[in-house]
Amino acid sequence: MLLLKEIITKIAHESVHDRNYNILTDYMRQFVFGFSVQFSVSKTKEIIKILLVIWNQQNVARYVMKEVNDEDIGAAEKPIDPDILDKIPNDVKQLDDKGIKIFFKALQDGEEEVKNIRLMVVGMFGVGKTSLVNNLIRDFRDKNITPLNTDGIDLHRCQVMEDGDWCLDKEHKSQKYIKWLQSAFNNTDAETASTDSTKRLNGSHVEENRDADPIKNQIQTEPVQKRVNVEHHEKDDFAQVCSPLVEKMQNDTNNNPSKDTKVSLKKTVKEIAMSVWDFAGQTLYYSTHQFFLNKRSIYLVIMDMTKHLNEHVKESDGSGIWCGLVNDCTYLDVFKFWLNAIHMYSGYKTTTGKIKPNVILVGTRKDQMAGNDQDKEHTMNRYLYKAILSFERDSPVLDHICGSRCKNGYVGKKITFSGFYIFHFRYL
Ligand SMILES: Nc1nc2c(ncn2[C@@H]2O[C@H](COP(=O)(O)OP(=O)(O)OP(=O)(O)O)[C@@H](O)[C@H]2O)c(=O)[nH]1
Repeated sequence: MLLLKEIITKIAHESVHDRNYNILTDYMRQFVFGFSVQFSVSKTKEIIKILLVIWNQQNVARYVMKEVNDEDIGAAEKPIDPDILDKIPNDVKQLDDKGIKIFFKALQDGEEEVKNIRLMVVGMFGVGKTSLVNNLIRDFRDKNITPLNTDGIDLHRCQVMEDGDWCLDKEHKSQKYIKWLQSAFNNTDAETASTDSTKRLNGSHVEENRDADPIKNQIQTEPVQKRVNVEHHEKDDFAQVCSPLVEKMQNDTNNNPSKDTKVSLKKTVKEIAMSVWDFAGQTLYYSTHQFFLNKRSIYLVIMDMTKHLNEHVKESDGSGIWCGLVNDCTYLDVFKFWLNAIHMYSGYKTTTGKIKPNVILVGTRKDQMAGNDQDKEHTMNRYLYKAILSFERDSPVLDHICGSRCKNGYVGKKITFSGFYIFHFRYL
């Protein structure tokens, strides 16, 4: 009986905290296997079915904790309508009930489709991550930038243009916020205020003033609220345009506090934003990088094709401290470290469906390899197959790797630098 109590306690805690009532399936299986010698298969199935039905009721976990364990694990207030829970994203389900209600209330004010693709570029130091990023983004390409060692993470927010190319998103971001504010005020003054600035933000002027230095061009995402509170600042286009609008909003609110200031967010069909995250390769950073990994991202795992998989990474190469990695590790270890980290932090435990392939393998320094193009391709395929096959054949980690299921040439098309090779995994 003690075993049963322990199991129930565990299920109740985890299902309440994770809002993942499917977690129960695993524990129930363990529980039933423990007793299955005494039940027939059909009886076992019946028990599982009954338990699943019971446990899918959200408040059962709380109730059981109270009744069986005399432990209050949260107010059993009015449960959230299951229809609401169905409509909200899994990430939001992880919030507490109050958070979910706030999210749902915010939804009544309007919604906008998330068209933001997060591209995480990871791999050992010096493999060519920054060089690849500089070739993916139009503003940096053909500028002959000598990449510096990345410290921490470089973040570039880009817009996917109609021709499929990526360019920095500074001006698009401002325009989007301006549109939101205009729509909120529904005010012709606002239009006038923004016209000049929109001109300034568009076209050649911006092009000329863009700084070729990727470090200076880093765009940090900031909450709108923070930006609109900024005092008038001469050099900041966004602040110049928005300050009058914000002042007006403050006046309106003061004079007419009950005024409905709902913002109508119209869907923007074409705007696809791409956040490119260039991670530092030094192992010193590895223990913090993992906090930025999530299941919504696409990962480029970069490998230097001139380094043998079993070659030891030398500390003298600039690896820093071996955080998160064993001393004496090989390039294969680093590859496996990243794939395992992506797998662990991609929320594979909370997803009910199949793992979506979100990893694209990229080999660099093709230009430094021996042989003609055909030889190189052959060597590179063998190299990456060997790396992949170092995992068990049925390992779920392999499900993350984009293969024939990914759109062909999705990223490859945009790469003009001859040193890169995008691997399409046809084995799956
Ligand atoms: N020949 C050749 N050189 C490359 C290639 N990719 C990168 N390099 C060079 O390798 C050096 C390191 O490249 P980076 O792009 O800074 O490497 P990284 O992975 O961003 O390095 P960290 O920021 O330290 O993690 C630079 O001098 C690049 O010019 C390639 O495909 N071929």
